[in-house]
Parts: sequence; C-alpha cells; structure tokens
Amino acid sequence: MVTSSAPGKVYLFGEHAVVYGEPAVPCAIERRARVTATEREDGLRVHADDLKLDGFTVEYDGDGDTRPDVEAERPLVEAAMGYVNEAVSQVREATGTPEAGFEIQIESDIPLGAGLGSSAAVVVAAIDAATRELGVELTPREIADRAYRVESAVQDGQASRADTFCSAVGGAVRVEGDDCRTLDGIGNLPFVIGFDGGAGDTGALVAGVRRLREEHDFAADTVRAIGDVVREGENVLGTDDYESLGELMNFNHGLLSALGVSSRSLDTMVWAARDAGAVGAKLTGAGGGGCIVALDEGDDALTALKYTPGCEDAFRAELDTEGVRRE
Ligand SMILES: Nc1ncnc2c1ncn2[C@@H]1O[C@H](COP(=O)(O)OP(=O)(O)O)[C@@H](O)[C@H]1O
Ligand SMILES: C[C@@](O)(CCOP(=O)(O)O)CC(=O)O
Repeated sequence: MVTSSAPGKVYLFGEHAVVYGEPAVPCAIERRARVTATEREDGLRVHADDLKLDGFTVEYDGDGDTRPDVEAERPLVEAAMGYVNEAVSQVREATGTPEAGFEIQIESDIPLGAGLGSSAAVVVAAIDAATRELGVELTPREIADRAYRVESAVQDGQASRADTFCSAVGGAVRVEGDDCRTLDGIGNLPFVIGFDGGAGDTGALVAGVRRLREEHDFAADTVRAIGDVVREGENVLGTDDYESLGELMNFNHGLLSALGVSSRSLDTMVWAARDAGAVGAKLTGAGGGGCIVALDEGDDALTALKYTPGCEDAFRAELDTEGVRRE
C-alpha cells in the first residue's frame, strides 16, 4: 500500500489562453489530494468518500462498463471514473503490467471543479502511488507527462499541460505549449482565495472560448492579449512590486470576463477583495463559478470575503514549493 499526495494550484495568470499556446503561470498551493493505491488481483475499485454530494463511495470495475450504484450527479461520477480509469491505464503502460489491478482510495482538500486543479492533483497523486506500489518510481516530469495525457483523454483533447505540470513539480511554474519550466526565486505570494461553493464545467467553458475565438477576431485578439499580460507579469514576478502584479491580475480578469468565463458570484468576490484593498483579484481556472484569487499582504481582503454574500469560504493559501510526494 502506497499513499502519495499532490497539490492544487491557482492561476496567477493565463488560464484559457494557455490552451491556444499562450504562456501561463500557475502556482501550487498548500491544499492536497491524497491517493492510496493497493495492488489487487484484478480490476479496479475506487473509494472517493469526499467526492460527495450526498456522500457515497464509488466502487466499480475498471472496464468502464460497470456504473457505480450511487446517489450523485451522474456527470460528476462519470468524470471521476474517467480520470481514475485513465490514470490506471497510464500506470499499466509505465510499469509494463497491462493486467495490474488496484484498490484506490482518494481523499482531497481541494474543492471539485472550482479552479484549484482538483482533477490534476488526484491524477498526479494516483499515478505516483500506483506506480510506486508496483515498485516503479517515475520522475515528477514523467508523472506530469502521463497526467497530461489523462486530462487530455478525459477532456476530449482540450487540456493544457499547466495544471498537471504544476501539481507534479510544485511551486510557481511557466507553461507555454509543451515547454514547462519551474520559476525560481518567486518567494511567497500573499494569496487569498474566495470560494462561492460552486463549480464550473471545464470542458464546456473551454469549448465556449474556442467557439468565440473562431467566430470573432476580437476574441482571438483577447486571447493573445492575455498572453501579453502574462509576458509582462513575468517581468514583475520575483520582485516585490505587488502593485504592478495586482494590476496585471485585474487586467487578466477583465479579459477572461470578456471571453464569458466569469460569473456574477466570481465578479462579486473579485470586487469585494479589491474594495477591501487587495492589489489585484481575478478568477482562477476555468471559471463559471468556483474560486477567485486575490493578492493582499494584510487581512482586509480575507475578512471582506468572509462577509461577502455568496462567498462560502475564504482562506489564505501559501505557495507550496513541493509537488507530488510519497506520504
Ligand atoms: N477527490 C476526488 N475524487 C475523485 N475524483 C475527483 C476528486 N477531486 C476531483 N475529482 C475529479 O476531477 C473533476 C474536477 O476537475 P476539473 O473539472 O478539472 O476541475 P478543477 O481542476 O477546477 O478542480 C471532478 O468532477 C472529478 O471528476
Ligand atoms: C481553462 C484551463 O486553462 C484551466 C482549467 O483549470 P481548472 O481545471 O479549472 O483548475 C484549461 C487547461 O489549461 O487545461
């Protein structure tokens, strides 16, 4: 039995545009998914107690035909099964054991579909735990690569390497197409997160941006402008010029909003944080609902978010310099 964990992340800059080859800067945060893998005779059994709406345990065989008998939103269960099934396929390929079976237990501190990279963290931790269980140790980069293939398969080819690379290696990273790097010397950024209790449908939101981009030149320009914001942001990162960083985050949020991926509750939290003195605030991840990330060295944005109607949870998030690890 092996337990591994991997962090979630916030996007300082660049979500959505990264899907079209622009650079992005995600940062790992100290909220983790933990996956325990135990080898078994055959098939796959998955327990994901925290994947609950009404609370359930998913148990199914790995052939993808057997649906778990649970009371929960079907797409959520099917997506969860898809991620774990594909992760196990990658493990079988990486270890040369096409018949390997596993008992997989998932626990996660990362809200689902809220822009904090829950699926990437689960997939990265699952690949690490299950390969180690079979006596094979992959490097974080190898895990990132296999986790990316999982996300691509489940999300119909619509995924960037950003979430999975960030979760596997930790810290602040820069991703542009297949070029994935760690950014050194960033220090701790004063992240505050606001969560509206909801989730966005990543696939649908990505498809919406794709359609806009194909239909309108100004939408394609907006995607490119996000890339420009990221490039400018990179020059400021690593300095303590939070004002400029915050201004660029605000700009990034406006561009994402123009692409239709914000929501009333995300905008409300963004403004609550700014009004309270955050130097910048933006949605993080796919959008539609879920989380915003603000930059504030003091406590005012955090306090304001806690009292903002529609904000279900607000917390500080430390940059997590560690990626995937064995527990
Ligand atoms: N603890 C978990 N157990 C099982 N599956 C999970 C868990 N956390 C996340 N997932 C899967 O990941 C999906 C959310 O991933 P995604 O849509 O990429 O959103 P995000 O990356 O914003 O969290 C969930 O719907 C579920 O299928
Ligand atoms: C919208 C996108 O850029 C980020 C999605 O982030 P998340 O899964 O919502 O944490 C998609 C991607 O990069 O694969």
